[in-house]
Amino acid sequence: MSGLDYEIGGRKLLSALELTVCKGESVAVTGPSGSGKSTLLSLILGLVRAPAGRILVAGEDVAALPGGKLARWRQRHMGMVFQFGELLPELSPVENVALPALLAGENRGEAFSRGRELLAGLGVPVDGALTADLSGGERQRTAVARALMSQPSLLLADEPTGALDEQARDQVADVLFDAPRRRGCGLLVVTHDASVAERADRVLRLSQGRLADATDRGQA
Ligand SMILES: Nc1ncnc2c1ncn2[C@@H]1O[C@H](COP(=O)(O)OP(=O)(O)OP(=O)(O)O)[C@@H](O)[C@H]1O
Repeated sequence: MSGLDYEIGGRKLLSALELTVCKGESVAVTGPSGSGKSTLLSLILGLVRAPAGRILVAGEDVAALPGGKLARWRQRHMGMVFQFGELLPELSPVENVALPALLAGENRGEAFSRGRELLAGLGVPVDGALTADLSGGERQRTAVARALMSQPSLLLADEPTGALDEQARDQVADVLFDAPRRRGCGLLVVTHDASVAERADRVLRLSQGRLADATDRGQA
């Protein structure tokens, strides 16, 4: 992205922001509460629109795409993991993972088979349990599997380990940071957790509208 400005309630939140996440690269964004980290992810997803700047994802400026095309581009090229997973508890993990593909018109058998494969690869029990019955860590790994279903170019995560204990946090971080290495996508993760941030290839700190390199400075 380049030259990204965003203002909310008369306050300049993001100012001429520049950021590139390459294929196969992981970038962590840290920074004070309220500095605009979640807003940055919303802008990349096209959920909110910036008045100025370009946000290139898989070669397309998502800031300029009209609604329908934007939704399809997002579905195809971006995966998102939220802090609390945002899964449907009454569905099975496989149903949760397959749902976006089914809504996009994909064949049911293929979507379920790919969903099962992804979940098994991320160590989530595939049969028997409803999503509500899973542990917090298993639920978040299910959310990662769902985000990976479309083989996105860019994987985004907002405090993906914020609600987990240490062991579950490490397991979720393992599968997240594996994604750029194994699947070649870019990973942009917003986190307050220094032990998660330090796994990234680069750590950036968002403060007063600007992103600054914080790698190896212990500023997470
Ligand atoms: N719809 C809105 N109307 C007014 N202010 C908003 C709105 N959405 C977000 N904000 C404000 O924008 C600022 C940035 O919010 P954001 O959630 O992006 O911060 P953050 O860095 O992710 O914070 P945290 O680390 O606490 O999650 C906050 O001060 C928030 O109150």
